Amino acid sequence: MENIAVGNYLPILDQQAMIILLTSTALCIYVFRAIALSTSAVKAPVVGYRFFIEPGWLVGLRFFRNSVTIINEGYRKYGNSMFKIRRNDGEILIISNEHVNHIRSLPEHQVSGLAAHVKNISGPYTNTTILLEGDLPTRVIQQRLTPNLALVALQMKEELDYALEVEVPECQDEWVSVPIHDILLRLVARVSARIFLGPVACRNEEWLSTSIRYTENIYEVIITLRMLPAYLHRFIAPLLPTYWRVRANLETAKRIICPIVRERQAANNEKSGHNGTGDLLQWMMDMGNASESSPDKLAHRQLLLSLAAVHTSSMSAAHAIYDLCRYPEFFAPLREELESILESSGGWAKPVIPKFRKLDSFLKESQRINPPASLAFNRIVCEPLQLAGGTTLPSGTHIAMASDAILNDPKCLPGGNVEFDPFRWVRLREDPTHPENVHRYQFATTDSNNLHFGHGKYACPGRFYAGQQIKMILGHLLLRYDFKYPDGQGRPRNLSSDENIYPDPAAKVLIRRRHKEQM
Ligand code: HEM
Repeated sequence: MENIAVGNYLPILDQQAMIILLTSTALCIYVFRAIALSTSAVKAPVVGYRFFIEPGWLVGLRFFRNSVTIINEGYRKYGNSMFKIRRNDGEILIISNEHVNHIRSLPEHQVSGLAAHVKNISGPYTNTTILLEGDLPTRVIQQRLTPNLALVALQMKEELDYALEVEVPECQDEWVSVPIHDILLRLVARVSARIFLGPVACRNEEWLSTSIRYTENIYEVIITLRMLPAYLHRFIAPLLPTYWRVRANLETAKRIICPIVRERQAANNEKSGHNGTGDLLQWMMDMGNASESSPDKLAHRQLLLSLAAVHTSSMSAAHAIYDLCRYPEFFAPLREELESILESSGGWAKPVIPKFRKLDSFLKESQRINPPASLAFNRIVCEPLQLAGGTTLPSGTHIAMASDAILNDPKCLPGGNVEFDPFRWVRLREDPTHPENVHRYQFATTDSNNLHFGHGKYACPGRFYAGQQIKMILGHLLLRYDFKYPDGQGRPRNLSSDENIYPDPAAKVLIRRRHKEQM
């Protein structure tokens, strides 16, 4: 089996030399660039000229404040109005979340989330502009996957049982040190592959490794390019090894997925019409129009779904485990909830996951403290947009909201206490004086303060599936294993690059099989 270095986002040796070269070039150009960028149609204070990568491997740049700090400070100073930050690929206008309810329902042709997403992932250089061609995955997730989550749970459980046997090392009666982030990544990739591609292809090791590596390769391209002004990207991108690896990943995906699509097309009505119990590939074949459902495009879409789904979910799960080891007093209440609900429901066979309210609350709080990014609700204004208060944003403006700072602002947080309080959300949901809260404040619920999945019509369509998957994986892990940090080790610091935030992929935790009967 190929050894997947999933933990290493950046330190790939053949890229180190390239990065050092690019860094020195970037530093020379940087001063001139900052001056050149000083024009803009919207007047607002600029709080950061450049986001810098923070992890320790770029020692020379560590004295710069990282972008997460810059954005959060900007919010504290100008959060009620607006401020700007400047990346080398352009300026982002951070606007108050009081505008979210106005903007969230505007159509894509007026204010585009996809265009912002493609910009953020350096679309032309990561071969991802196909995202602008239509929203087939979103339609399929909303109309087929989410309504069928209870049915899909059984398939997830089956694959997870297998994945746990394969991915978690033997640790009966002894503590074993494991890179839990990598294990979670493999578990999520396996379970996702089962739901996205079906029971046969999901065990294909080449697909699993491609679906993981693709995201890592894409982010290496993005991070490297963002060290340079946008006008250099077209010249530098083809020099990057990861630029070519992204393309190789796509070729691999086509080699694996196109024959499956053709085979299913040939079998035609036999295998289609899965309705409730199909896989995402089949649903995309059923729902896609002629231009969306060519085998090549479906293969590309599957890879992009992995980009949207695999690392995002495994990072959430890794943060939750790191937080649990930091606050071990919460293992017991979470396990009690899992055990009592599973016992009264007769195991995982029934749709039990929505009943795990404490686990849901823990995940939401863990995400509040360790969000996927310090910015959310990225949009590109495509037609001039007048905001309440009178400011008009011209076409082309990239806007976003300071999602991390907002959820750490006592004014925006119910109760106002910003300390880690994992059961705050379940208390709110079960408050008898506010029965309307029962469906609010869930992991997958968004509102104008909870923006880590976006909000409104174009919020992450996969968030309900993500919540189910993460809870199922964590539920199994908590019931089967004990976790702790090695003596003298605390919670690993999060890493950041530009606005993105990651759990430390290299951190180890100790695990040991529990003696209690597993469910
Ligand atoms: C914890 C895990 C996840 C997080 C934090 C997350 C976050 C996000 C965010 C912030 C957006 C942009 C929303 C906006 O435009 O305002 C998004 C879009 C999207 N997400 Fe998720 N997501 C997660 C898991 C998933 C999963 C599991 C799937 C698939 C089943 C998925 C599929 C998508 C899709 C299709 C989009 C639309 C844009 C695109 O095609 O990439 N996401 N997600």
